[in-house]
Amino acid sequence: MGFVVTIVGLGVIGASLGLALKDSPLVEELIGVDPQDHVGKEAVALGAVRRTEKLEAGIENADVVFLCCPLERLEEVIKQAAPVLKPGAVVTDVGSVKQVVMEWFRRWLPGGVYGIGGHPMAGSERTGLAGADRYLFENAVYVLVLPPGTPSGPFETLSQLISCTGAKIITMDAAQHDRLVATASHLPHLAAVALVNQAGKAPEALGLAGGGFRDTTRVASSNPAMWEEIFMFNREAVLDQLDGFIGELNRLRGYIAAADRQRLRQELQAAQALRESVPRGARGALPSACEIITVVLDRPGVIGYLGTVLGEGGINIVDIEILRVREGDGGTIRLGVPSVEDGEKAVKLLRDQGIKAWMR
Ligand SMILES: NC(=O)C1=CN([C@@H]2O[C@H](COP(=O)(O)OP(=O)(O)OC[C@H]3O[C@@H](n4cnc5c(N)ncnc54)[C@H](O)[C@@H]3O)[C@@H](O)[C@H]2O)C=CC1
Ligand SMILES: O=C(O)C(=O)Cc1ccc(O)cc1
Repeated sequence: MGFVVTIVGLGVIGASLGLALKDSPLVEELIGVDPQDHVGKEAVALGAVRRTEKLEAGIENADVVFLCCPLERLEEVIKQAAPVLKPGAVVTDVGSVKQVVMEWFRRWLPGGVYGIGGHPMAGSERTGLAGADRYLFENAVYVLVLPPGTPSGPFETLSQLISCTGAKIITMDAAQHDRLVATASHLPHLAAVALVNQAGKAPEALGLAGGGFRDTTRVASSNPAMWEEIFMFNREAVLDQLDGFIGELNRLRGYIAAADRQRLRQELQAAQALRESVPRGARGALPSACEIITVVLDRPGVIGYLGTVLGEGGINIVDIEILRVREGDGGTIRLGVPSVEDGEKAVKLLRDQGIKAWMR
């Protein structure tokens, strides 16, 4: 017998979870809840959930409930769900901030119902069901926050389900989570917003924006409502990070104003070395696979062709990223493969086909 799983909120994250879980033998029933009727219908049509229900009917028999609504709605959903949940049920959320959610769980959930905080470190610039992706969590870090005294059973159940999505689970406490995401996710988002708005003061500059601008500002296209909530629910840690960042900018400004080339160069070199030490070839904090860079012609089907060449040679591509595209000319693609031996073999296979390739 598998678990009855209910997903509350069928947007990008909820529907992606549903798509990733739907074929798991661990899942006996997959129920969706969303206040927007059309969203529920579309989620069923997409196969993200098998049926939809109102909140109470949807969760009363659930073994595991994933709360995937906006943070702003979460406390009222927890309050409404609390009296209906069956003893032993596991309730988890996907919110980008954890201290406040753990406090809501503590305050509202009855004894015998286990509230475990969750945060998949993967997302999308898109909003709603249209952004759902069955592979969104593949290889992504998924943080779980366990209240003190949580028995192993609920944690095991939740971990088993999350593992079906291909995500890698790590646990930490809520305060540490909020500090770390302020650094790794929330501050970078603000920096992207500031960069775009600064460039917007000279719109003709946007016409010159190349890969660097796109790389550093991609996330500024994300859902403003969601990010506004995140900044409000993680104010303290975000302010702390902003202060540090403003300090960094001011220091750089000082070196440039004083034409202090030596100190400026030291800063640039320190950043280069640190950036290079961040594992690539994997999402988040996971170990790096071996990386290959290939330069290919800009023509339809070229990525499929790379896949075929390597696939026929028995090489599994575990990660792929388009680094640069020069329209009408060509593109640079990064491929992750499982080992150095695979990398050496892949480079040879590609070169045999006349494709430029090297290991990075
Ligand atoms: N989008 C992203 O990149 C990521 C988002 N998250 C977190 O996931 C949560 C959801 O984000 P998205 O899926 O992007 O949002 P979304 O806007 O795509 O979807 C939210 C869904 O929740 C539904 N909803 C609203 N009020 C509800 C209620 N009272 N009960 C049930 N459903 C309700 C909406 O109708 C909508 O379908 C947020 O808390 C966010 O912090 C976490 C990681 C990444
Ligand atoms: O698009 C990206 O790269 C993201 O970083 C998405 C994201 C947004 C919010 C989160 O809480 C976690 C991940």
